[in-house]
Amino acid sequence: MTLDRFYPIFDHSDWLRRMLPLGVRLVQLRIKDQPSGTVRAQIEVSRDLCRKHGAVLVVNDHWQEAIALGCDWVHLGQEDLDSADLAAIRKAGLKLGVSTHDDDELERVMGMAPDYVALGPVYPTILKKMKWHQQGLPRVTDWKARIGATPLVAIGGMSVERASGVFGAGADIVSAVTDITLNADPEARVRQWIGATR
Ligand SMILES: Cc1ncc(COP(=O)(O)OP(=O)(O)O)c(N)n1
Ligand SMILES: Cc1nc(C(=O)O)sc1CCOP(=O)(O)O
Ligand SMILES: [Mg+2]
Repeated sequence: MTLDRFYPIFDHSDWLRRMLPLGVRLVQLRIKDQPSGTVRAQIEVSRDLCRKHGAVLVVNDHWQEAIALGCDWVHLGQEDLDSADLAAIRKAGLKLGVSTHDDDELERVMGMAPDYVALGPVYPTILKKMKWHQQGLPRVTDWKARIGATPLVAIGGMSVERASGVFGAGADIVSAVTDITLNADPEARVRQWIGATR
């Protein structure tokens, strides 16, 4: 299955309800600091919305809930991978996306046969504090050469205007958060993203 080249990330199913009808085909639910009941409910609603709209849902962090709720994809960062049961994830048939930021992290994840590799932050991000400031486009090219056929997701400070340069550098997929969620007209911005990436 080929993943869509536009990969927005949202922190609530209400965003998916708004954006999926516009044609989003790949989306991540990234919930932080919520009680377990809320997390489960949010995943369930998002799963059903994505099924209805024929979109791929990637559940960030909460791999046990993703398995229990019959989801298809999880995204795990390096710290998540320290405690995740990869065998259980694979046994349940879930696909796995992983975060990387440096050489050691890339070497670690390639041994896990991930279904995509994310590199970030390609540009500075305002979403969260990170040890890395910006990787830059040459790093995107280097990463793609090293991971070969595995899809490369570029994340961090992405915008519609930056997308073509990032694809040109070798990314297969571009992932964005605040370019959409902080936009004055998120629906219009998502339409621009879809126009720029299909
Ligand atoms: C597509 C994508 N890339 C990177 C991340 C970051 O994952 P992680 O390092 O685990 O950090 P949190 O998002 O969990 O704060 C991601 N979620 N998605
Ligand atoms: C969640 C996340 N992970 C990153 C990484 O580099 O692993 S950067 C990032 C935030 C992306 O948000 P925005 O598009 O608003 O910059
Ligand atoms: Mg994580």
